[in-house]
Amino acid sequence: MSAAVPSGPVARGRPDEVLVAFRNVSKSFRTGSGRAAREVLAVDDVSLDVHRGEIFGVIGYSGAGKSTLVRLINGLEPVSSGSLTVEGFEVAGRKETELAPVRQEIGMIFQQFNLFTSRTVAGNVEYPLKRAGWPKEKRRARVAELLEFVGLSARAGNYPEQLSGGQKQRVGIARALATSPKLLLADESTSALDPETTQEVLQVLQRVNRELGITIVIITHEMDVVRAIADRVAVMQDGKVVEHGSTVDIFARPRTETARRFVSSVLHSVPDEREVERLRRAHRGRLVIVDVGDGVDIGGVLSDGAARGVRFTIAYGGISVLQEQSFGSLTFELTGEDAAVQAVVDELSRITTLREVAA
Ligand SMILES: Nc1ncnc2c1ncn2[C@@H]1O[C@H](COP(=O)(O)OP(=O)(O)OP(=O)(O)O)[C@@H](O)[C@H]1O
Repeated sequence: MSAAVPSGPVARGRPDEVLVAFRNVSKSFRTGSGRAAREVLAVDDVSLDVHRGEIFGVIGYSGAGKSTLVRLINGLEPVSSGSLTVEGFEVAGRKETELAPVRQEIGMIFQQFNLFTSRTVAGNVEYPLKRAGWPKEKRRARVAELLEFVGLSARAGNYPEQLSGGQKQRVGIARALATSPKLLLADESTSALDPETTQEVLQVLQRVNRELGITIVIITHEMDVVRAIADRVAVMQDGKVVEHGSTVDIFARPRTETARRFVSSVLHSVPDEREVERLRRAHRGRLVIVDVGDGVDIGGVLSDGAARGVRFTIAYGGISVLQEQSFGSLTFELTGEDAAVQAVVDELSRITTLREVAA
């Protein structure tokens, strides 16, 4: 767990107001030609809602289809099949020229910032306003307001190469917000940054969401980013959304192996294979891993067990708090008379999820 990220937000977003709706959306690419031609199914039958006002995370390993999924939203990639609406506007099947109204409502930031190196900071932020035909005075005032918001007023006349990575991304954010979009797409927006700078950018994104009310879809391969700012999250694997739900739920009860791996990458409360081997060598009794959380009375079960001669040792574990709920897991070694230990295992299995570490 990193101390360098802000604590998770209180879940927001309005489930009754769907901003982006995916319905059985697929996207395939044709690669190669002749005999080498093949289809890559980058997004495979995805159905998902993004609610107005929330920060929605999309997490997955490289090649899972995250970027493609998000690029479908603003029509950077056309949908192959299914329905995709933004504020009720059907994006699927539209020509480039028909996408202008939806693109106006969407800003985007990128891993490599994509700034114009030959323009100043102010010039970069001003660019979309020029394209949108804003008069000069209005543009100047808007640029000043945006640079103030991202804390870069003093850097207006600098060129991107004179800025740190975090500052460049803040320019990217200011530019993406210039024409007041309703939705901000952030594609690996912190992946090129060190942990401290990541925190700085995540805090700006949180303010974009909370103070300006802008919905954010953030793609990442880092669970720390999800933990820090996402209200809800979708886990992608091989083009599919294998799991989605509130960030708290995914952390507390990951259902797929992929989600479990992401959660354990930041929580470290469940022993991995090597740690299990070490635990087996160090403990002769029965080893069980139990999920803990608010309202799960593990202590009561262990006290009852103690009355019947069952001893327990905490061999591994960790408990974290996210959005005011505690969760995590503990690995116990249970020793005592077989039937009494079995009674404790049965009772723990009744009140929570229990996995046994094979002998
Ligand atoms: N323009 C394209 N042409 C052909 N194949 C593509 C194209 N864009 C993406 N793909 C393929 O689609 C799959 C999903 O790629 P995508 O970039 O969406 O994944 P990702 O989860 O964002 O990965 P990364 O984090 O590495 O960017 C990959 O197999 C990729 O090679």
